[in-house]
Amino acid sequence: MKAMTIKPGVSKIGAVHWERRLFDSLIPLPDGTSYNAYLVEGKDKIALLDTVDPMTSDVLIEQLKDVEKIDYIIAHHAEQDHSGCIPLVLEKYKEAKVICTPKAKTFLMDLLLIPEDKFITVEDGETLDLGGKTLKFIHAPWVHWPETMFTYLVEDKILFTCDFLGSHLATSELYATDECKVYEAAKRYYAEIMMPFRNFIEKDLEKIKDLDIDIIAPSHGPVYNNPKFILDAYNEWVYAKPKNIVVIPYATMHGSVKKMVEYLQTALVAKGVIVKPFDLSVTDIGELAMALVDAATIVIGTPTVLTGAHPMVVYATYLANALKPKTKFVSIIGSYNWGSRAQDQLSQMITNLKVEVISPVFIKGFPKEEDFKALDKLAEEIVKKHEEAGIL
Ligand SMILES: Cc1cc2nc3c(=O)[nH]c(=O)nc-3n(C[C@H](O)[C@H](O)[C@H](O)COP(=O)(O)O)c2cc1C
Repeated sequence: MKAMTIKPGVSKIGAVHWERRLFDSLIPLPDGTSYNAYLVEGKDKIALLDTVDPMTSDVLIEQLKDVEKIDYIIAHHAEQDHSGCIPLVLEKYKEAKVICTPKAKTFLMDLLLIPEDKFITVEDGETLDLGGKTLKFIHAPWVHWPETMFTYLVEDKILFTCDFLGSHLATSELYATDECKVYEAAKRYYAEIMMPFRNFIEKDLEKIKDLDIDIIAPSHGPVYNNPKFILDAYNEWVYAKPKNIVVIPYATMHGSVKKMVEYLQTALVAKGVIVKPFDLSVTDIGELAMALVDAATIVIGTPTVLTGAHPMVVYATYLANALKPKTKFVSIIGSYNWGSRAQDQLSQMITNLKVEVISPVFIKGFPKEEDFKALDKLAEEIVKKHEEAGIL
């Protein structure tokens, strides 16, 4: 990828990783991703903002071929998809210094073995003049590690946010022109990476609220020349109350739990509730995470396997608990034949969620008449809760 000019003296470089399909050995990437680095050239000094994942280091090195000097490498975040090529850049530009928060310095020393004398740490609000280009550093811890910061380029009104407000989306376009596509990718990114840190995000949104921003330049996905688009989206995901949606992650081996899920779904839909079932054996876990951003209720469905919940359900429940969505109500439905502790096991796994638990429905084998009645009762209870919450 060639450098793309955002404003005179400000360009986007970095790599588009079209074919990458898994991140952190965990997160599906249906649309690939990008690692955005930025060059800011003042009259006196040149700064490189972040680097790229070492898997794409050759792209960055090629882009820097004609850049004679770099004075500063701004490291917004110590995770290797942005910081991993700092050692390479330092090797090429012997005089360069790494600018980061005090915490990021310790992280980068531990993760990348960068010597201490290469760092300049900056406090919240500190500025650095490159010669007509003033970088203002804004500490923004916990998006999504404790050491993160943003940089505001004062003269050009560009906010560099690193992972915050980003999206895993490979594109050859500089700007987020296809807003439907970008909305989806950014929501997925928010759900998987940012949602657990909602409280911190509230503080960050507050902190940047009064900045005069023309452009938001994240480190994954396209740049926003309409900052309102992504800020409105984050405000919705973070602040809006959960919606009239029931998400049902479930597993089934021989169809009993599937029948329960289908019955419950039909009963809820008939009463005006939106239902999103996820058969975990075929689910892209990012789709589930996205659905959790808005759902008022989660119903977990599991067969009993070796006395406990199905391992895929354990995984999804662990994930839902770790992602800390705004969900208000949880219930569990399941099936067993001779004995089960699945219900207790799953109940103990959702301690992060500030939810009211609606009585679970656990049945023997395939659902029968009385089991369908129990599911009708569960549907009625969910509807009542949604009505009381003012979302139905
Ligand atoms: C590998 C395996 C292990 C199972 N372990 C238990 C168990 O420990 N306790 C139990 O009551 N039922 C156990 N069952 C029975 C299932 O939980 C039961 O048949 C249930 O109805 C299956 O739901 P499904 O049809 O949705 O897969 C097991 C079934 C399988 C296939």
